Amino acid sequence: MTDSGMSPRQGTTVISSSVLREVKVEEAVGMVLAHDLTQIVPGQFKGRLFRKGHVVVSDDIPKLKDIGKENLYVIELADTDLHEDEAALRMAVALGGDNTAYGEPHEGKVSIKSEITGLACIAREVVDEINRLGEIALASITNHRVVHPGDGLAATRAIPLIVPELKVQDVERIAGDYRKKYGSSPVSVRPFRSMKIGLLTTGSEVFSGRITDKFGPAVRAKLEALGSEVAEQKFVPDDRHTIVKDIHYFLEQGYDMILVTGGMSVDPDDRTPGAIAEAGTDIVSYGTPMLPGSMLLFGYLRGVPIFGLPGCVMHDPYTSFDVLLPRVLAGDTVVKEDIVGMGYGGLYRC
Ligand SMILES: Nc1nc2c(c(=O)[nH]1)N[C@H]1C(S)=C(S)[C@@H](COP(=O)(O)OP(=O)(O)OC[C@H]3O[C@@H](n4cnc5c(N)ncnc54)[C@H](O)[C@@H]3O)O[C@H]1N2
Ligand code: MOO
Repeated sequence: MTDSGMSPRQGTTVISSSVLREVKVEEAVGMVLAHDLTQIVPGQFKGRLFRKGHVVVSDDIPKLKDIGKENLYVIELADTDLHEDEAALRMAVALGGDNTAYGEPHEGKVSIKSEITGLACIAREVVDEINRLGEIALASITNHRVVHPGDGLAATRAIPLIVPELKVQDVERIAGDYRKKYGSSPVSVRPFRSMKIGLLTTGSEVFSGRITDKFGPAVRAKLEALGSEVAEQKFVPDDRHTIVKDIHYFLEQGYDMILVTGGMSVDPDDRTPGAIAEAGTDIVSYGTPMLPGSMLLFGYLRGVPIFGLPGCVMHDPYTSFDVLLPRVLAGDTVVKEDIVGMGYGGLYRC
């Protein structure tokens, strides 16, 4: 809190030059509430019982006593201060951007939500800088998550009931500087492109029909969930020359992305990484510090993103592929440092 002063008279607190006056509940009839009042009944209800600005009537008195209120605050706000709701709202307006919407202030909190299915872009440095300011708080989800309409991205909160406007101006400056530097807001969502994908399934046991293909359905489901599709699937045995030939065939078809499944590991029959390299791919990384999905390869072949997908993508709902695919669909160019950064927090299952 700013320089909270001593009470000039009983029941009155001066914050900067704002005044919070305490009034006994029984004497508050006709007065205007200074903030939302919350009721919590464990397991049944948590929410706003009275809204800021509500004019107290005599019927409210027992309800107020039920939630433990003997005294209420009435505010006389100084020009240099903001009420918690206005502070939280101004922060949300400053931070939100493309494809986001913000809700109504609620108990000094405003949520920023996604309006679309897409890639959440949350600037961690901005979140940290704002949380260093004190008296205000910003909680967000982590960067680069897949979000859907209505999913929460971040929420702003004023900690005390009255916040110096200077704090909120700091937030507006930090968000404005970020926007100038990067051309986007610190909290935004990027839509996915709808891509047509060439899927090359390796494995002599699948090619010969000894076993049924499980990669095709799994990969299709992951792509379709994000609005893209497999345009063509081909099957090849574990033969390097054939794999290279079909990668080039997919390139000629003009597909937006090429996926090669299986044969990514250490057996003599694992030909896929060598074939992807021989096809002329600039390999960003073979090996990804995440489990599951450590044997994944990612690169660009004449600008077309190409993945080598290891076995776990067939059966695991969340692998390194599920981290990198949304980045590619959102139009990001994936670089080595993106792969390096996946190790911290990247242990899910092994
Ligand atoms: N000594 C080591 N062993 C393994 C390592 C390692 O680094 N050192 N890595 C492990 C990881 S991680 C993975 S993932 C797996 C397998 O990776 P691969 O991509 O090489 O998978 P394959 O050997 O081609 O096949 C594994 C398994 O899955 C079946 N399969 C493959 N494709 C299909 C398909 N389209 N439909 C159905 N089933 C398929 C295949 O028949 C095998 O049974 O290696 C670990 N081991
Ligand atoms: O790369 Mo493996 O696919 O972790 O299980």
